Amino acid sequence: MVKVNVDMASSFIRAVLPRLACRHLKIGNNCNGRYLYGCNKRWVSSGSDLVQVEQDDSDNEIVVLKMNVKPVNACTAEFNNAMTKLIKDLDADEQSKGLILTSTLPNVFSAGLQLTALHGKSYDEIKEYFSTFQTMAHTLFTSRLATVAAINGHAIAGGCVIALCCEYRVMAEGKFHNGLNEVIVGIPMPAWVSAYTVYALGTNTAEKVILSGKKHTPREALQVGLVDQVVPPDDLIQVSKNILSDLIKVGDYPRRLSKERLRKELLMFSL
Ligand SMILES: CCCCCCCC/C=C\C/C=C/C(=O)SCCNC(=O)CCNC(=O)[C@H](O)C(C)(C)COP(=O)(O)OP(=O)(O)OC[C@H]1O[C@@H](n2cnc3c(N)ncnc32)[C@H](O)[C@@H]1OP(=O)(O)O
Repeated sequence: MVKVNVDMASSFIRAVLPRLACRHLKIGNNCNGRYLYGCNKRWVSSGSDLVQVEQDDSDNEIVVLKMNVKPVNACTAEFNNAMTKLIKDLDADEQSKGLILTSTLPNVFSAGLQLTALHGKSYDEIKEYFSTFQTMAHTLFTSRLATVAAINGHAIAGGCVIALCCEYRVMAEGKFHNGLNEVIVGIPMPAWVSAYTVYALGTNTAEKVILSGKKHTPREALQVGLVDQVVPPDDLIQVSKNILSDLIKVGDYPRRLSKERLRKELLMFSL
């Protein structure tokens, strides 16, 4: 088990993080919160269009979730909660077998945590906000569905984490970055994010990726294993669908149980 010095973490969240986050973005407290809503699947009732839902096939086996938090898919608490609810609903729907996660925005998959959410907030509010992100990531990581991230733009920090929660990651070619820049922003990497990264990349590469805070081009992301494939932007969704179709061909029960056994150990990590 990883030991965490809770006092140090608390004072970091309380005293340092809000200032670092806002310095990083060069912003004040400009958190503007409301977004539109709407979805087209009967069992989805998150009440939010922060994530758009599309059924991909007549059998309802494949669902495409499109993150839709303008302008950069920063993970607001509302978004995190909507994603958690959607994935849980999909997990409970026996018809659903696979999930493609992408973005409605042309150049951004996700910019990660909503840094503005940290500004001027109390310790308890910030802690609560972090936990909505962690719950969403855990829910995606352990979903019984086959999962593919179709990374159609920048995937930074928490955005990269969301992609790492998926089983397979395809990234579009382009002037985009993909990386875990938490140490640059000033956030000590939480153990659970490190554990997910080690799971996907192996220990040695994960350490280099995390401790450098480097933002990778799609080709570099492929080299270090942050993504499994790089394709022309126009092919991104079709390639993701083909991969997902192959993944869900495997018998549902053995696949689901094996995924659970592989991934559940990592849930012991928190901060
Ligand atoms: C002991 C401590 C324990 C802590 C435990 C924490 C648990 C945390 C778990 C996981 C770690 C995750 C951490 C994070 O995710 S930190 C977030 C880091 N993200 C970034 O550094 C990305 C910053 N953004 C960018 O690099 C770029 O915006 C871009 C490449 C994504 C897109 O570039 P571009 O298209 O040029 O857009 P702009 O830069 O012009 O941005 C538009 C607009 O959006 C605002 N914005 C950008 N990113 C964020 C963000 N992450 N949160 C909130 N707002 C963001 C930007 O400020 C602009 O706003 P405007 O000026 O008002 O238009």
